[in-house]
Amino acid sequence: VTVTVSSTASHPIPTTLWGQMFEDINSGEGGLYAELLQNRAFQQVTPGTTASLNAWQAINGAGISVIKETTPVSAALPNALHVTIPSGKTGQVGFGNTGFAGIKVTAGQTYTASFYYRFPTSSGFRGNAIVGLQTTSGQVLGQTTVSLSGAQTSWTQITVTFQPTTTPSSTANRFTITLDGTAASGQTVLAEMGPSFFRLPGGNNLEGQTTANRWQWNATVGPLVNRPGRQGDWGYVNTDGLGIYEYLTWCEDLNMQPIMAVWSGYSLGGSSVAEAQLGPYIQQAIDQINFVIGDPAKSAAAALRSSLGHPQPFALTYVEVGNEDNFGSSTYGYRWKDIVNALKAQFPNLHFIATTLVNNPVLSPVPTEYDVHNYNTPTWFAQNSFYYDDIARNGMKYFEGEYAAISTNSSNIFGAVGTGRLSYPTMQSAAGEAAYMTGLERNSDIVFAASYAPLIGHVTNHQWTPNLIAHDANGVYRSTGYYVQKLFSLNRGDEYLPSTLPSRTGTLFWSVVRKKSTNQIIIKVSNTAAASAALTFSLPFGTVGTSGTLQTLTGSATASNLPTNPNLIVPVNSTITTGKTFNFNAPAVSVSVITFTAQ
Ligand SMILES: [NH3+][C@H]1C[C@H](O)[C@@H](O)[C@@H]1CO
Repeated sequence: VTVTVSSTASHPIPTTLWGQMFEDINSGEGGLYAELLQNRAFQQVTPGTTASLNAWQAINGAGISVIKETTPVSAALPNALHVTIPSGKTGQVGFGNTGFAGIKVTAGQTYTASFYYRFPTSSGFRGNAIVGLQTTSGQVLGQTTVSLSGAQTSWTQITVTFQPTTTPSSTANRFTITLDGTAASGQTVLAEMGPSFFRLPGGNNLEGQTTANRWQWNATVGPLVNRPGRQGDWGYVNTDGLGIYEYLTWCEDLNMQPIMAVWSGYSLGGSSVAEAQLGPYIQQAIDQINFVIGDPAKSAAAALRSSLGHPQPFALTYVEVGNEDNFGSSTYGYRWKDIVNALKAQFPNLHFIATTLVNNPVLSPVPTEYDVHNYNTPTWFAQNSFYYDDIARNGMKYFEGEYAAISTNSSNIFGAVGTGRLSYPTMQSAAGEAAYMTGLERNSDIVFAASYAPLIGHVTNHQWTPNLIAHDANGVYRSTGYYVQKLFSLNRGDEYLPSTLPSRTGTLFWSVVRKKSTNQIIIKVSNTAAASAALTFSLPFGTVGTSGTLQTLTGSATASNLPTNPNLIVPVNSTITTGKTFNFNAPAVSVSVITFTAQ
């Protein structure tokens, strides 16, 4: 096929085009959130149940149980671990935590441990607790001692640091606190992608199964001891140690702008807050936004931000109202109207993104942006790369907030692995997504942002596959889909150059952009076919570089990068002969980026 490129740009490409969507689906807890211990504060568990001791285990015969404390360490943390050292015990006795399916231990790194303790009744015990990391078979990797006093009947916090001297080959390790059995017997002792935006905090995990279980920004800030946590939407307790302030400073550190959601009055159990009862939830949304951008002199929420060390507002342009409210579209009409009218009055410069189907229902005020989600087969993405070409240019802008090729079974997209659902992205799913992304780039006059979802998932402990990045205690595993996202994100242009359009029903797709600051032309090509494809590029520029760089991601269509072989399919860099007219042969099932100068 011959691709003739125009020298006149059709439109500028928004700097926000490629970004990341985040929600905690075993991606914060045990993932981005640096806490190594699972169930660290027995939050949201029922004392006395097996689940309440999730990840905790007794060592050498100690008696451990989770109790509802009579004098809790804080209102937010009502539960405590009750530890009894049976009489007559010798050797180290206590309890351990096995982390999130393991703990990676590296010699020489400094580990910080912190816990509160108290004795329920005063005792003459004076002794050392040994705090450290061991293999689950008991080999000590690193530890330190701290003295405990039986006279301490009110909660007191202990913080220690230590450096393991051994790096074990396995992550089957645990954090331990033990006492000398002889001294303590009979005592009871109560504890990187260049994304331009970051969507938070979800996704379903914003919504709650009920109004009471929704994500609430104010429950996720301040000292950990004051964060109650919540029953998340993915089957486990969120400690909320990774909270709104951590998300916002993360965005600042990575130079990403947040696309932040406020709760919209609908929960996944199907309940909607009645219009007459929306007031307090709207106020909570106003406070949430003030926490992010408000004036500390005028808003308590902004003053809270300032007190945490960030007096200046964070960058914020987009606020999403809910998530996938197409599931609650019968009540979104009034929920959107009342929430957006109130928020727009307080924050006239913000953009509010609607989350129902586009214009269904018709909303007032008319949204300026919609969040569109697409989960489908690799073929669907290739065959719908013109999804936005046919959409009216009427001022509406679109956020492709969640997209991923998740199954090869078009009649059961969300089915289980084994019925076509992918456990990990494949080369075929990545090429399909790349085809679709050339369409997002071509239509970036109305698509201002796009993000694959979900971003991260745990290798074994997951509720959704595939994920862009897999992780476990041993590390992170970059998928084929990750490399496509990275290839597009790191090879952005600032304007789109129209060219011969790919066939809508074909298997070969491309986009051409120009990076004005470096006079570079960047051509992205996705070949979703099982055979290589020949392209000839014809360029209208006076001078065109005779040599360019070629980055190619290719591999067997059904192959994935697995934790056991994480680098099976990675981008390969080479040079390519370019010029006013040049040829390129796109390998079967491949995604390529060709970069060269022209002016
Ligand atoms: N069900 C998907 C849609 C929802 O918004 C996300 O939380 C889920 C995984 O990305």
